[in-house]
Amino acid sequence: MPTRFILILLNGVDLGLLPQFYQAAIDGSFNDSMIPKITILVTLLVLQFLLLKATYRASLHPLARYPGPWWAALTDWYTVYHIMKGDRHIDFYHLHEKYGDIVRFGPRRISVRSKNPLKDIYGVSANVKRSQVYASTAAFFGGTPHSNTTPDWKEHAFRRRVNVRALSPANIKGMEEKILQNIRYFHDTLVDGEGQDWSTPRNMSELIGYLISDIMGDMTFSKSFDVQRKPDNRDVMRGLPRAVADIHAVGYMPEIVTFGLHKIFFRNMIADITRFIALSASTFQWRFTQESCNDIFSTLLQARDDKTGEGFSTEQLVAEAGLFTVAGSDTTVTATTAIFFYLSHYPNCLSRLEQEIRSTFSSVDDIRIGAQLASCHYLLGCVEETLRLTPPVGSTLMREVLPGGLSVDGKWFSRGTDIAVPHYALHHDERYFPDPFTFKPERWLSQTTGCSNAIDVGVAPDLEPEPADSVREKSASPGSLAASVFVAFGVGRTSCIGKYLAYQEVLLVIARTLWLFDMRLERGSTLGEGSVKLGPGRERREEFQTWDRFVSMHQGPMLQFRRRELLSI
Ligand code: HEM
Repeated sequence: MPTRFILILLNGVDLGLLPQFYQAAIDGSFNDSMIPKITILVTLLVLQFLLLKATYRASLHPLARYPGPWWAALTDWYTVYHIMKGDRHIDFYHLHEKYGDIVRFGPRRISVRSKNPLKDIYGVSANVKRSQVYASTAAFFGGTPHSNTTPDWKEHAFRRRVNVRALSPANIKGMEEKILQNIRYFHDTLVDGEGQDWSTPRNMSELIGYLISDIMGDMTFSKSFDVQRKPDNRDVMRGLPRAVADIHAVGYMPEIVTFGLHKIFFRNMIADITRFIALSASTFQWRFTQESCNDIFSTLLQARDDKTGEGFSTEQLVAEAGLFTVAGSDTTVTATTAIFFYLSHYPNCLSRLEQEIRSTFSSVDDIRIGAQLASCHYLLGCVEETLRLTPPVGSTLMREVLPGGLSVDGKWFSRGTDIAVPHYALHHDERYFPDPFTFKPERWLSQTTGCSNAIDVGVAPDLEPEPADSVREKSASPGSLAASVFVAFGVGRTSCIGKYLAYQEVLLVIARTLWLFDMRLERGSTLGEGSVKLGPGRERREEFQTWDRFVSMHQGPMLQFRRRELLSI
């Protein structure tokens, strides 16, 4: 009603002004004294346009029937605000608790929290493309899209088939030493001196960040980024997640790029990206001059698509190798750090895990990728439970509905709707995970066998090259409702192809660390914990706090280590 009133008012004023200008233009009496009136008229017209747009979005738009915050229906600045605040994951949780399973969180954006839509939205035959939100990533990283940003599904399927080869279990096993050598150095940094006494506290977010960056450098290019050893190299790696976060925000406000305003408002992002691109360029230059390296790069260079016999062009190669470094780093860092957090906050789980590791292996050198490591079911349960509680990509993977529309869980969405499932909110839905905020690794273990009930981590069957243009749909383990809504790695045709590698890295780091060291939380330290002071949704002490900006940012926990008395074991 007030909107209608304002519209009538505006019309009354500008209708009076328009004929005046029209007449002046015809009889040539237009002069400078009319400029203030023109300014008023233009302002009124702009206001009128904005009001009409807001009215349409709030009440006439096809998505207006879905509930959600009123200002989110008007503008995507709602999302930008939450990206900047770093609480998108929590916001989706609250929105769904308040409004139900389908929520409108943008003028043309819908979030659906339940099991059924996964296949409808992310399945191979879903009538969707990647949302426009992804375009900003390609734009900032030199314009060449990689497989995670290309809007063309055919191109994506080709690149994915080639990429999958580089990350096959056999390849990863062949590169195991590259992972282990970095973990050994990481272990040297955990203690002071010989390590008999408790070390000074270590900020695990930082140390794990350095470790995973070095592993990814070594595995992708046979060249460690050397961030563990050389503090000077850390700035570039610290800047990368910041840049990814800003790029994500910019994806929701493309007009900023259109008008070039990002150069003013996102100067740090541009500096961070420039430094990362310079580092990548020098790494590529160096790598092109090397022969016979055993790394992801050489597999990508040689790999041919089974279907077409095609390989990557140099541009595609550079884009894909860059994607591996970015996609494989922050996500794995969050997962590994979060496990340290949960184990240090749940002492019973820690001691059960220590027992499992010590009864499975007789020396640290036995802890390697393979059947024995995959038989540590409680360890696998801890990894899965961590990824459930703290999915490193905590909010949404947006998809845009194509012409012809899309049916999701019995509801029809028309062309242009952006739609997604919110990871953190789904992982905390009580229908699937009773007592959702408590760390319970046993929820992933079969009641009868004690075996891991959940995710395909051991043999990674869905990582094999696909016979068709597609990747197999996520299939839940029989009887496991929890596994069927586990979305930490995405689902369907763009799901993570680095899942097997990520699991092996995490398992090796945790198992080897617990084999070698005692570990405890620094007394009095709260870094990484929730607290009422951090605001709504962040009050739980035992929940690892992340700031969700597509990937996650975090600090802590502060842990102390000392070497175990190995002889007494
Ligand atoms: C715990 C660790 C990880 C998590 C939680 C994770 C999560 C994800 C998610 C949610 C996606 C879907 C993105 C989308 O649809 O837009 C994805 C895609 C991808 N991830 Fe991971 N990831 C992890 C580790 C890795 C590692 C170690 C690598 C490899 C080095 C990797 C490489 C990729 C690639 C190449 C894609 C794009 C797949 C495609 O579009 O076909 N990820 N990841």
